[in-house]
Formats: sequence, structure tokens, C-alpha cells
Amino acid sequence: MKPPEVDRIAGSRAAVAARRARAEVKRQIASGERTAGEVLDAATPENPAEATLRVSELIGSIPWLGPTRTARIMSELGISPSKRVGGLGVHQKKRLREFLVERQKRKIEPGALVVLAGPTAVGKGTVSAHIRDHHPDVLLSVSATTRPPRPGEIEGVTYYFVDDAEFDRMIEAGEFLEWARVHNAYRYGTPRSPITQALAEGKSVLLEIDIQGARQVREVFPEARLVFLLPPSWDELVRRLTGRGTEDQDEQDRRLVTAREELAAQDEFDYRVVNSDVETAAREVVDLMPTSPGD
Ligand SMILES: Nc1ncnc2c1ncn2[C@@H]1O[C@H](COP(=O)(O)OP(=O)(O)OP(=O)(O)O)[C@@H](O)[C@H]1O
Ligand SMILES: Nc1nc2c(ncn2[C@@H]2O[C@H](COP(=O)(O)O)[C@@H](O)[C@H]2O)c(=O)[nH]1
Repeated sequence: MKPPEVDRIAGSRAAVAARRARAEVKRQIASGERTAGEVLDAATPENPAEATLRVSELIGSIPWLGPTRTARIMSELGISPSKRVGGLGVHQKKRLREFLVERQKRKIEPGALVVLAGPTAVGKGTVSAHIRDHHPDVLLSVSATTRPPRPGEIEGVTYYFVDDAEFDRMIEAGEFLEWARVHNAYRYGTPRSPITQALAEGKSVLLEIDIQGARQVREVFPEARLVFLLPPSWDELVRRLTGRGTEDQDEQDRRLVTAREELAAQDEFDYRVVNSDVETAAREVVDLMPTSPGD
């Protein structure tokens, strides 16, 4: 029988070798020699380096995915931080594979995805509607919201109006590219599949969302162009909000509080467009797209 000291040394040598093997797998993913999907598929008992790799290490080795994004992806996929690739359940593995396949495809042309954000009543909806009406090749994303419809708003055109239970279901099912609670009131989210489908077909896509959503989209699509729409002045912004007349005084006040916060964050955006004139602002936004359909 070997003395315990010999076993201990052999054990620690094996642990060091296993760590080195996992580090090599991570290097291969980071350098692009192997895709994370290939490593996932190789994670069998015959390949202990792949099987004993933590899922967080697998995802975290993908270029551009840092620890924060990795933690969020893991949580969205319902995988605990300590899970190893070889220990994934069937459903977890399927979800992870789908995520990795989608990620592989996700190299979009800069400007194919444009995000239009800005303070309440600056005219985001008006400028987006102008683009939708004059540039039919651009897909204007239709969001889901828990907000009740305003007079004249059309289901499936302005928004998909859903209740809280349906919004919860859509989050659970991973149907949103991003979602946020806006103005501390209702929830809004961008359905993912029309966007990925349009991008895969080479179309340009426009999202009209709030600033929290814009930040999330940038995480997923670093190539997206983020545009901040500005009013000609604060007084004009207030005039547009009150002139629209769709919110009561309390809601207007709440929106103006958010507006001040959003204006303070405008430097995070790639482009700033002043909406003095709808047609000019729309043209400036469309010019950021790879081609200007409808020209
Ligand atoms: N360039 C413009 N000049 C004058 N009025 C404008 C201009 N653009 C938009 N408006 C008006 O401003 C009001 C607010 O516009 P809109 O509803 O499009 O804003 P929004 O940014 O989408 O607002 P919210 O974020 O609150 O949904 C509307 O009454 C619209 O007609
Ligand atoms: N994060 C997201 N924000 C969205 C989305 N769709 C719309 N919005 C933003 O919400 C506010 C309020 O809109 P309103 O129609 O109630 O006036 C506005 O800033 C929109 O841009 C979305 O899918 N995600």
C-alpha cells in the first residue's frame, strides 16, 4: 500500500494537470481555435478537460463576454454559477447550445441595428413612424408593453399590449432581446425573434426604446448604433409632452424626472440627433444604416 503522502502528491499533480488542461481549452475558445459550441459537444467523460470546465468559464472565454455579461447569460439560461459543462441537464444543455449557435451567427454589419432613445416626448415615436412609412425595407420593431393602449394605438402596430402574466411568461421563455420597467411604471420589451430574423436576412432594424433597453442591446450587439434624440430645448420638450395630452399631470411629472436623468446620460450614445424637424431627424437616423432603402 502506498503511504498517504504519495497519494496526496499524486492527487495534487493530477489537479494541476487538470487545471492546465482546462486553461488550454479556455485559451482555444478565446483565440477562436475552437468554438464554445464545439467544446460543449466534446464535454463527455472521455474528455475531462471539457467536461470539468465550469459553464461560466466556457461562456466567459468567448471574446467580448466579460464576467458581468456571463453572469447575466447564466442566470437567463437558468444555470447555477458553479455548474460544470459535463454536469448540465438535458434542457440546460439544449438552452446553452441554442444560445451559442445564435451567438455564432451574431456578427452584424455596423448600423444594421439602430437604437433610437431619448427623453419622453422628444419625438422618438414620430421619427420612427416616419421611417416606417418612408423606408419599408427597415424593420421597425414592435415592442410588448403592459401599458394600456392610448386612443388610436393599434395592437401589433404600435405595441403588443399584454398583461403582467403574459409579460412574465415572455421573460421566462427568453422571448425578449431586452426589457425594462420605464418611468417606474409599466414594463416594455423588444421581442427577440423578429430582430434576429430580419438581421439574418440582411435587413436594417430600428428599435425605439428607452435608455435602459439601449444599454442592454449594446451588451448583446456591440455593433449596434445607439442614437440619442434631443429636443431643440427643454421648454420645447415640455411643450411637446403637454401638447400631446396623453398623460395626466402626475404621469407627466414622472416622465420629466426620467427625462432629466436620460439627458444626463446622452454621452453614452454613439450619435446625437436634434429633432427640430421630423423629416431631417429621420434622414439622419436612416443615414446611419448600411444602405438607405427607399432612396
Ligand atoms: N420635430 C417635431 N416638431 C414638433 N413637434 C414634434 C416633433 N416631433 C414630434 N413632435 C410632437 O411631439 C409629441 C411627442 O412625440 P412622440 O410621441 O413621438 O414622442 P416620444 O419620444 O415617442 O415620446 P414617449 O417616449 O413619451 O413615448 C407629439 O405630439 C409629436 O407630434
Ligand atoms: N426598454 C424598452 N423601452 C421601450 C420599449 N418600447 C418602448 N419603450 C420606451 O418606453 C417609453 C414610454 O413609451 P410610451 O409609449 O409609454 O410613451 C419610451 O421611452 C419608449 O421609447 C421596449 O421594448 N423596451
